[in-house]
Amino acid sequence: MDMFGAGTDTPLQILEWAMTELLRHPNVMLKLQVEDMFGAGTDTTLAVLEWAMTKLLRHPNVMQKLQVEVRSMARDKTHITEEDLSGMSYLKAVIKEILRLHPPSPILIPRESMQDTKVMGYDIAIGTQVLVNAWAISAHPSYWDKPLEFQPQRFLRSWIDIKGHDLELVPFGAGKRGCPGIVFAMVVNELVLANIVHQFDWTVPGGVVGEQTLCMSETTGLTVHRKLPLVALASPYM
Ligand code: HEM
Repeated sequence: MDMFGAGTDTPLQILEWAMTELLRHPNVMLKLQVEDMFGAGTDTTLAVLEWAMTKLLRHPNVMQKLQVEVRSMARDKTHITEEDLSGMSYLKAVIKEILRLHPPSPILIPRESMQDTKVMGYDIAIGTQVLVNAWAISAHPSYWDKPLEFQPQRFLRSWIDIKGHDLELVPFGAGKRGCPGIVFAMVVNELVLANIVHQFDWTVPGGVVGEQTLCMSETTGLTVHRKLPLVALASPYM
């Protein structure tokens, strides 16, 4: 009992004092919030790009199709800018397919039910911690044809989007606590991927191609990365 009291009271007191001090020092609160935003925004974007390059190296036909689109839109420009992105529908489809198969946070941020409710026949009591498995939803055979296959073209003929309106695909969550960085994140993902596949041709050391090329083991954690670092060779295209 004593152990329980000591174990629960102390963190509560620390949190209480931390919040008190943060409310008394808005500059510190702001710094903390900015750092949080920085963390939420950089690690997730890195994961998307890492998985995107992995999949493209394992599927050279997709890489080639993407390079044809990006290079034809870029014409003789070295750098792709934000204005060039709107016509790149295959690029957008590739990124959506990556977010479907490798959502950076496969289990969304834990949330707490604010009232008694019922979801699909299950009673969820007020105060219940709820974990949404975004990966399980986006790889579910009831919603997706050949769900485990990397097929970016599925998004060329689908109305499903990643903005939280279509609950078959929620890599950014949904509702009022959904990711506020979604528009920024998508532009960064598209811009970086477009530029690296435009400016370089990519191979894996040893010249191996195909689905067995790269180890697909994952780390565990809030954001899921490749377990082994991605090593690829870049040859300048331009
Ligand atoms: C590919 C990139 C990103 C992915 C996949 C992603 C995904 C997510 C997810 C799943 C959540 C939780 C949503 C929920 O529980 O319903 C979240 C929350 C959040 N994200 Fe992102 N995010 C990304 C980029 C960014 C960027 C670029 C920023 C800021 C510039 C950002 C800032 C935040 C913040 C502040 C929250 C907490 C929102 C809240 O609790 O009200 N994220 N993000």
